[in-house]
Amino acid sequence: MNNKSHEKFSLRKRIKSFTYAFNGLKIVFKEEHNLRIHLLVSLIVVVCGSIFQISIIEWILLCFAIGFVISTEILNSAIENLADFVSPEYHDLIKKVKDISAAAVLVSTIVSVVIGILIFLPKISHLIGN
Ligand SMILES: Nc1ncnc2c1ncn2[C@@H]1O[C@H](COP(=O)(O)OP(=O)(O)OP(=O)(O)O)[C@@H](O)[C@H]1O
Repeated sequence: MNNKSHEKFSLRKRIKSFTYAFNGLKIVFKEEHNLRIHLLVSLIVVVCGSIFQISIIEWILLCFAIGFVISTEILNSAIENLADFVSPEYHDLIKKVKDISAAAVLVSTIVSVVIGILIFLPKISHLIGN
């Protein structure tokens, strides 16, 4: 059993964990094309936020929305990789796992789109004079 409660705190180990996490980020950026789309959309949203001079609360909501989508996409990739390792051949249960994992990305994306609409729609309609 891996009992970590008696392990001594080590700054070196903590820093190493960060490098592993950054390595994971590098991998998903290289391999997951959906993530690139999320990052491009995030960049567009940030540019729009600057143009419309949104409030601090709106920036906080946008940051959460962006982080939410990217995090679920990263976790989805991890689950897909694990599923492919466990069962490279077709399996009904793997289909279920992958579809459920993809559903998390879908939910986070829908929530983020709603946040984006709530923030930008009033500003856009104000701009075009409605
Ligand atoms: N081994 C498998 N067994 C059963 N169904 C699978 C299997 N691999 C993929 N699928 C089905 O195909 C869908 C797409 O799987 P895939 O791993 O290609 O993900 P993806 O969303 O296309 O990811 P990416 O866009 O990152 O390639 C899954 O949601 C699942 O329904």
